[in-house]
Amino acid sequence: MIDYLLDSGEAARIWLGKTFAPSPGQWVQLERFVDMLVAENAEQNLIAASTIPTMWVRHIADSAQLLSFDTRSGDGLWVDLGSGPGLPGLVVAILSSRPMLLVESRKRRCDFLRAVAAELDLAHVEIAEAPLERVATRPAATISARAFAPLDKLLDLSARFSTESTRWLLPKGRNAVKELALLPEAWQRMFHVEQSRTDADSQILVGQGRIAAKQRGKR
Ligand SMILES: C[S@@+](CC[C@H](N)C(=O)[O-])C[C@H]1O[C@@H](n2cnc3c(N)ncnc32)[C@H](O)[C@@H]1O
Repeated sequence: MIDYLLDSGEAARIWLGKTFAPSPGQWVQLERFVDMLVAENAEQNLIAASTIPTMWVRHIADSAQLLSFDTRSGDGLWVDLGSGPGLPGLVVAILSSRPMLLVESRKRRCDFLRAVAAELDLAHVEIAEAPLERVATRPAATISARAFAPLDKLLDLSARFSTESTRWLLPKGRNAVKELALLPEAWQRMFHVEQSRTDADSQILVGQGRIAAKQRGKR
């Protein structure tokens, strides 16, 4: 057992408190987001119903831990690919004032994202309702993607948003190392592997830099 694994809702809340010192208003926003997510999950399939009892570990802390790998403040754009119900994007947007672009192709999911952003007054959140392939290129300070696409496809699709200072935060479950090993070496060197705090078998690929199309295939 990893000693820092968050194994209960209470442990998750204590860790969130210690790590991000959320204001009372931010705690209210997190609680409200959880309530809205549970309610909306009865209308559309956003998260596995089996994960609702462990929501604070499986979804809230699991999303928030990404922010602990990029604590930069300021106005650098954070782009969350395939945001679904806002995981990790909306959790990060509650805990940080960084401008956040949520990219999600499905209209009903975007309706939910817009409803949460309006209800929680998250003015720094922008929602791109489109396939990523059709979203206008903008330099991203941070790119996150949870359960979005296989690593090589994810990097191919999002390379044009990256710059030398882009931080990549890619939770990849138990296949992180395997997926990384399949990349061209130049891309592999940009990443290291971090252990997830929410699942002993899951890892997060943390990277830095620009993915250049010309690196593809170079070994
Ligand atoms: C498995 S879900 C994961 C959602 C969320 N990140 C999470 O961890 O719960 C993948 C999401 O990516 C969206 N998606 C898939 N391909 C996409 C694309 N090319 N552009 C934008 N969104 C896409 C899907 O609609 C879906 O909501």
